[in-house]
Amino acid sequence: MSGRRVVTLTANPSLDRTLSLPGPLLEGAVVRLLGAATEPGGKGVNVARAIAAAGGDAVPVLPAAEHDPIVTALTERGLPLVTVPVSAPVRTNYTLAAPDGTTTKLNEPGVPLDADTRAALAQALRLHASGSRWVVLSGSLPPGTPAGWYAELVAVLRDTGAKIAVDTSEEPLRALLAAGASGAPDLLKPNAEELASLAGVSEADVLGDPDVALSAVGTLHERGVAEVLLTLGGDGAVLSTADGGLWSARPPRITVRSTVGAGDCSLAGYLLADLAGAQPAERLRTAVAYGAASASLPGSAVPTPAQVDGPAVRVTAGMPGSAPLSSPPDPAAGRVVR
Ligand SMILES: O=P(O)(O)OC[C@@]1(O)O[C@H](CO)[C@@H](O)[C@@H]1O
Repeated sequence: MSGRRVVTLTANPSLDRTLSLPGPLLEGAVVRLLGAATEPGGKGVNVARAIAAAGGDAVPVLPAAEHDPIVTALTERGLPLVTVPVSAPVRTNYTLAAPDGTTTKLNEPGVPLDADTRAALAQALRLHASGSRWVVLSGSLPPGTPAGWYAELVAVLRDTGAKIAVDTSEEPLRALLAAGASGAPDLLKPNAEELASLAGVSEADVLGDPDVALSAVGTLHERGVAEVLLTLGGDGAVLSTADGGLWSARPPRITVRSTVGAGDCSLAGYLLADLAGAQPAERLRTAVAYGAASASLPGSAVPTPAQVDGPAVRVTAGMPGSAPLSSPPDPAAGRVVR
């Protein structure tokens, strides 16, 4: 593994159109919006944008049509993107943003990728992964894409030397874990709902019972995942490493404006800290600080480092609400790490 570059794949990118509602959403009503704004999105695109905003070296790889508006939007933001041609332009995903910070997402299915396009994306990823520190495979797969594609990509990228992070949900996530060691990424970033669905338990159990969450995370390690960054929304995040390390972090109090992209920014924060050589507790702190900063911004905006408050994040060894591990690898175990 070498370099400081992060390559992201967004197989299903989007233009994120944020519609600002004047009040709670009333189904069936005519709603006069307070405003609307569009930003380039999709999970891997957001990770790359946040890393680039911190001065990092990020290369987003994505399918895009000729004159695709997402290419214009990303080029305007100075991102050195790599595109593979597809016949239809990027989907539009809508966020209905209520004044209290509640967001309702309406995501279009996206542009199908045929076998040739998938092969070209894999080739582009391999090319750029060599010499990079991380490859991030993020978001949903467009209609018709085999659910096991991420697992295939992990296997295809393994000998490039880059570490591999995956953030996805539903069938692609289940297929990734079902593929066994060959599909296991170095870092997986589930949220509570995704972890619950993998473990066959309820989200409430994952959130309410640290033992349930721990055991679910443990099954991911058993399947070969080296690090699990479990994001818990307003409750922060947990980092678990296959060698027995376990930390949890709580975010500072913020006024939530939009949670869209907060998980992507958490992942970006984690990677930025890793690139800077940070230890696990610090990587977790930066992840949670980036997620909180993102949630305090409107729409799918990504924070700049000046908007990220690392010292305000409280990091402790162990799970929230449980005793710390009996033999923690971190000398700071059991204390607040500030
Ligand atoms: O439909 P997917 O691929 O699951 O998610 C896409 C999306 O909701 O994720 C990002 C936020 O994480 C947004 O930029 C984008 O609209």
